[in-house]
Amino acid sequence: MYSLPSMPSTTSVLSTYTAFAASAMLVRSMLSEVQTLVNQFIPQKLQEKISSSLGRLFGNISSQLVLIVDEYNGLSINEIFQASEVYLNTRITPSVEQLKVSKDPGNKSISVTIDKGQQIIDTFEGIELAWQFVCTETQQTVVDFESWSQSSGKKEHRSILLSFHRNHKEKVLNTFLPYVLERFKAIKNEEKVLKLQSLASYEGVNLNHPSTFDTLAMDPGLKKEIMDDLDRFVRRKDFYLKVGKPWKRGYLLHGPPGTGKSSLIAAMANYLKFDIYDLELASLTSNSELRRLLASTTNRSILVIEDIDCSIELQDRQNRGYNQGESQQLTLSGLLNFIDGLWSSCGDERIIVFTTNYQDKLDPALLRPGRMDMHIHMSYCTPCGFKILASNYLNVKNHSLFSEIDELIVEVEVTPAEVAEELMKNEDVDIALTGLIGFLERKKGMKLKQLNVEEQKADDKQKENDNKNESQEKEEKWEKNKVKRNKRKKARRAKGRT
Ligand SMILES: Nc1ncnc2c1ncn2[C@@H]1O[C@H](COP(=O)(O)OP(=O)(O)OP(=O)(O)O)[C@@H](O)[C@H]1O
Ligand SMILES: [Mg+2]
Repeated sequence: MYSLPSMPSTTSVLSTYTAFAASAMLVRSMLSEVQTLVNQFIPQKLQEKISSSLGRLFGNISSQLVLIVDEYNGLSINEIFQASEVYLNTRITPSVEQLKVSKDPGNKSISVTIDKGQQIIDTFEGIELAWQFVCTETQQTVVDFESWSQSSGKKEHRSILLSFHRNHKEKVLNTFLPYVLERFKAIKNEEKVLKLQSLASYEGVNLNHPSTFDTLAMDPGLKKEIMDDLDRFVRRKDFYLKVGKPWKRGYLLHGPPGTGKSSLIAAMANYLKFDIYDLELASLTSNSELRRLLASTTNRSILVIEDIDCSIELQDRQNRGYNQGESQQLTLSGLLNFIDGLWSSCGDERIIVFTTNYQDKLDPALLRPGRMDMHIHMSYCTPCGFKILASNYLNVKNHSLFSEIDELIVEVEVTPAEVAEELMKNEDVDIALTGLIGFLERKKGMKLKQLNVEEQKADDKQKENDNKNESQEKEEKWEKNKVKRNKRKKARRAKGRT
């Protein structure tokens, strides 16, 4: 699929600007005619007074500069638009006539935003600034190259116009806009609702995953190591710049299903207040599409590629190289090139996370040192993990049944997901914990049974081998004796002849 926008977004905004500039020119030419009349009929002193009043009246129109802030810069999101949009919602004045209100299911508060066409007058260090939301719709044609069919729909182009006296150009560009970007960062940090974006569809939903490092059942040492690593990463902007490394970090999470890999990603996003982009490799068709999607992601975000072992044919790399042009199929090599190349060079403060259930199935190219900064093993539930789950689910820190559970938990392979499910079955602490003990004992019983079956199988195999060896030995002996027997026979025959 490829989108052919019938008109670029800037065109519509530019036409708005052109109309604006045309009216400014008209006012200017009117001003000059008035000036000529004044010169002809009015005395010098009075002329100066009128001229300065007219200048005051019209001066701020003719000397205005308009900055056009489009939502997209080519395929990438324009961060100044993003920041301005969020910043403007904090600058809503009583003069605004139309506002949009909404509430997401996962968000407790109502969000109030400015509607298209609305203007906001703002001031910054004595400078008067006028913001305006501009929204235009264009017809867009979508061509599906597989079926060679065309469909069309409307696409919305959003822009923000910022106008102010042209004398303040330097200050607005060098001080005010960086201030807006800073405000945006601060507001986002305060926000509780993060975005979970599916990169296959471009549609974002609020990340409403309550998982945090507090609720995660995992080894406390490893948990601390990850949190320290994240803290170090976000604080070391200057360090990355100094050593010439892209400000990025990669994590590979591996472990059996239900051990908390996805929960850990949500905890990381909640901890850093980063958005999540969930990239579904299975739905991609080419490296160029992957490039397009990656370009649409924003800073301070986590790019997640789950189940990397299932997503693409990993052993396919030698056959289909990355450098075969734009239209070739998606390959692991293409993906890795993005990690090292394009992705590294686009944006800052980004994290990439791969998850897999089978670390040993992965291509060594993905596992080699330096490719992913940290390999995190999510293990089966430990006594320590169980205590965290018991505290989360039953609000109990200690209990007489804990020691029995601890003993059982080290004997069987049980995932935190399974333990959590058992603990959720009853609100009564005793009943829930007894239920868990029953579950663990059944697992242990099954494990012993499995061990017995395996032992029996091993015994049978040994016996089979012993029997085989025995008959083989007999055969070999018979063969050996056969040679001797034949010699004896020959000797007897020779004796008989003489
Ligand atoms: N370590 C954990 N700490 C707390 N809860 C957990 C943990 N692991 C699993 N859970 C619980 O089990 C559910 C499933 O876990 P999760 O989806 O994070 O596992 P996963 O490792 O990503 O599994 P998969 O490999 O199938 O994707 C979670 O929603 C959570 O309730
Ligand atoms: Mg998962």
